[in-house]
Amino acid sequence: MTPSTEQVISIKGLRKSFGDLHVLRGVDLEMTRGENVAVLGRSGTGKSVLIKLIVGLLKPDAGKIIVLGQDVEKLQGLELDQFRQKVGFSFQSSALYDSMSIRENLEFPLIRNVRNLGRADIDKAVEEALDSVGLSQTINQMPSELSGGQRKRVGIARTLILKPEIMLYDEPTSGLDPITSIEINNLINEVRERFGATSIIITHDLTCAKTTGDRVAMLLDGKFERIGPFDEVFADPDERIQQFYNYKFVN
Ligand SMILES: Nc1ncnc2c1ncn2[C@@H]1O[C@H](COP(=O)(O)OP(=O)(O)OP(=O)(O)O)[C@@H](O)[C@H]1O
Repeated sequence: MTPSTEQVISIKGLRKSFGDLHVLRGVDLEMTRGENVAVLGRSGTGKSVLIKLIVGLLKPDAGKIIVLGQDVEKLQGLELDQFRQKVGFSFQSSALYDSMSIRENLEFPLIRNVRNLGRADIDKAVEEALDSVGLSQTINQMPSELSGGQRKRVGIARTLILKPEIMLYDEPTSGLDPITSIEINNLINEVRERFGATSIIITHDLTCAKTTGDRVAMLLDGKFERIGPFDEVFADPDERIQQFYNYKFVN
């Protein structure tokens, strides 16, 4: 795929505090169409807060977030609804409704967001989305009958069903074994190839960051202190970065 120069996300000087807790202290990020950026940072550094700001679930204290040419802070009502269809958010917990079958879970965002869809259109969209995550056979099952990895895939399918231009993945591999994690990483890359999606992948998992991110962004002390290709970022001798890289080996 030819790299695009079209800018789809532009974040400048973003700041967000909760009382005395200064979580984001000047975040900058520019992303072009089709790019994947993995955001790394320790627990509580504000990664989920950043995602919530990008989709307009939180308001910034200062700074600008322009997504798909729109100033997110100014969106409201119908415009905000339409914007959220273009920006898919795949939650950490995969957030499936336990009382609904897989088919019903996938239909839900379609029925809620897209008007005038007939039964045949809905069935086709559900089948395509499940097929794109390799889980067609689970269509009539309940979430409780699926493994953690399968539930994550269904969560991703449910986000994909609206064909978003931007995908935000919040810890897509958390709680999964290494092999299943690799399958999810591959799926994230496939989503980019097949749908041309621009993605932010929030993760603690270095393998996930390395395999899915064209660039990784290290969130340290409320800023992206380093953004670049994985190997370049981790070649930095900064102790905080090396600590993160080596954390697996610390007893
Ligand atoms: N609505 C809120 N009100 C008050 N504090 C909040 C709110 N949302 C987040 N915070 C605080 O902001 C900080 C950053 O939270 P966030 O969930 O973004 O961390 P994170 O980097 O995603 O962590 P993890 O990797 O553990 O998921 C935390 O200290 C959290 O308690």
